[in-house]
Amino acid sequence: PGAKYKDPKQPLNTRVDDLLRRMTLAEKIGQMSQIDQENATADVISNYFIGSVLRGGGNVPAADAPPEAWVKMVEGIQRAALSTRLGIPVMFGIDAVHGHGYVYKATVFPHNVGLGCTRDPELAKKIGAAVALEVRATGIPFIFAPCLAVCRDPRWGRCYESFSEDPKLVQQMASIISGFQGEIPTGGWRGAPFIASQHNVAACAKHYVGDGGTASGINENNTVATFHELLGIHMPPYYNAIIQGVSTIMVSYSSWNGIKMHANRFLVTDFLKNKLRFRGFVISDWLGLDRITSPEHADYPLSIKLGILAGIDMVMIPYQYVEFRDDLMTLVQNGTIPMSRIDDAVRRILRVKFTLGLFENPYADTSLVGELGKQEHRDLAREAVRRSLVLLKNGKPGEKPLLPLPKKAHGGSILVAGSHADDLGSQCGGWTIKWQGMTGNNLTAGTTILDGIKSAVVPGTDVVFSENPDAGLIQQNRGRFDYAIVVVGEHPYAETSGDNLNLTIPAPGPAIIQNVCGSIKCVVVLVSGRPLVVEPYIGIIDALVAAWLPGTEGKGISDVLFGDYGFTGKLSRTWFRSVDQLPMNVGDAHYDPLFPFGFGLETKPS
Ligand SMILES: OC[C@@H]1[C@@H](O)[C@H](O)[C@@H](O)c2nc(CNc3ccccc3)cn21
Repeated sequence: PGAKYKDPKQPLNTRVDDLLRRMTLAEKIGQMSQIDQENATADVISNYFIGSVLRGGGNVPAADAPPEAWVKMVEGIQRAALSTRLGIPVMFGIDAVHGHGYVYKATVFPHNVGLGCTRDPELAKKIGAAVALEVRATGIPFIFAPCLAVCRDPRWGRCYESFSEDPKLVQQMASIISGFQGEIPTGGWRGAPFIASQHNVAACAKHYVGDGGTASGINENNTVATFHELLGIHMPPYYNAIIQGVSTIMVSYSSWNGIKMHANRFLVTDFLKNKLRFRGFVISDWLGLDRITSPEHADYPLSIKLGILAGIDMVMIPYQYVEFRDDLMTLVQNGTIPMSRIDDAVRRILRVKFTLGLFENPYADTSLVGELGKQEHRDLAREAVRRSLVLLKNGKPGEKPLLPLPKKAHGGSILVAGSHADDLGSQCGGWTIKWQGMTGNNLTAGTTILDGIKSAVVPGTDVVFSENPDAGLIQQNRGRFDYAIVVVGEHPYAETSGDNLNLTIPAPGPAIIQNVCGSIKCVVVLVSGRPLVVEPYIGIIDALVAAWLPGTEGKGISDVLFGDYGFTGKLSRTWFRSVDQLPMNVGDAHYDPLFPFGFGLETKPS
């Protein structure tokens, strides 16, 4: 009869143990190696027994590639892995952090800061399930999502990846995992990885732990906190992730009280694996081991020793796989790292691969290609956009509300102004097509906010778009416009490039607000990854909407501006008055926000 590990009727642990005992040290180290797709040739995959490949920086498989091209690329990598002696399938991972953002024509959902404003775990679950289908459409079974950061300082470049500053709200939205992986049956699986079907993917709760608590929001920096504060603020979402059977957990670049998380055995092994009984695998971040030392990669053998002994199971190397293999081989052979640690890592990795069904289904289900960017998913994203919007002001004191806007301008025209009214890339933000995101309208399929406005007004209503209207022109034509919609905000960024200490609205946003709102009744729609400085302008603004980073379905914004749906969103984050107050979070002793956590005006559908 065939080897037990190949028999799906065998119990999971029997398969894991049977396979593990057959493996050489080189094959075990291979399973612990994740490399970037750019260096994942068939020879490298098979000669180094690579266990996982990720899509990193490069343009893969080509610009504007259709799902079939992704399927073909992943298939080639898988075929190489299955050609090895033991035929252990490879696990391809990608950052589908707000939909399958890297893939041309995928549905791009609002980033997590906006989803947090819906406060709806069921919506999060539906989104997770839709994203899983779009990821599977490209033949990929593993995503580096959700980010469960509790962002405590909006100066952090990754704050938009965090559902909220409040751990309870992040815990609620962590239900997205049950969408990604499928709903875990009650009573089973204590802490073990769970994936329901081939329409689901292995998720990754990240970045463990305290990534959102660094000093001044400096990315990859130091989170100073007592163990009690760490457990009270940053740890709770991981309880929810583990209960849902999250398959993997990614370690944070950041440090806790000066100790690098990637070298923290107490938190990764003693607490996460032994106390919380997490039984999936722990993965490093990109060059995470290298960054244990400064400068990075200064002492790779030391980095590997500290990271692997801390409890990291899979290493996102992502290029120096030869050095990694050689150094780790030496560390095991000279007894620095016990084989029991290696076996624990490989057991966890194999447990996820067997649970994913990779041995039975190593290749894509090509019947799913139509799931990518499916209208049903776009409709779901549009609903999420509507419910993520937060109405912060609606009419000046003593004046009647400006929103919902009339769809017919009474003989006049409507002015739409601002850099973000007609910029699909900026409304999607980072992690879209490119790591850092892109500006402009030809990056993928979607509708801009301006598209939405034009389709919402009654035919014959004159919509005038001026990206950066001249003050004089406004003055001359002020009587012509019934009202103006000013759409300004941040341009796309990701990680450290988003770190920002002043949080002002990027130019020429403030000037556009002053020019337009000083003369015409205006609603300002802010497209940003976080609260920005608005207090200096709030007086001349008639209505103010926080739209966050809504993604490809821009009609979700016009749906609510024009009253097809009411505003229901509530702030997932405190809106500060001035950056001098930061960090300032709900529950703090000194709490003097412009708009408090949970704030949001409501309107009725018209
Ligand atoms: O993209 C893989 C990981 C991602 O899952 C982590 O959340 C994030 O911290 C992270 N940073 C990098 C480093 N920068 C980078 C991102 C994309 C392509 C190439 C390099 C890679 N990754």
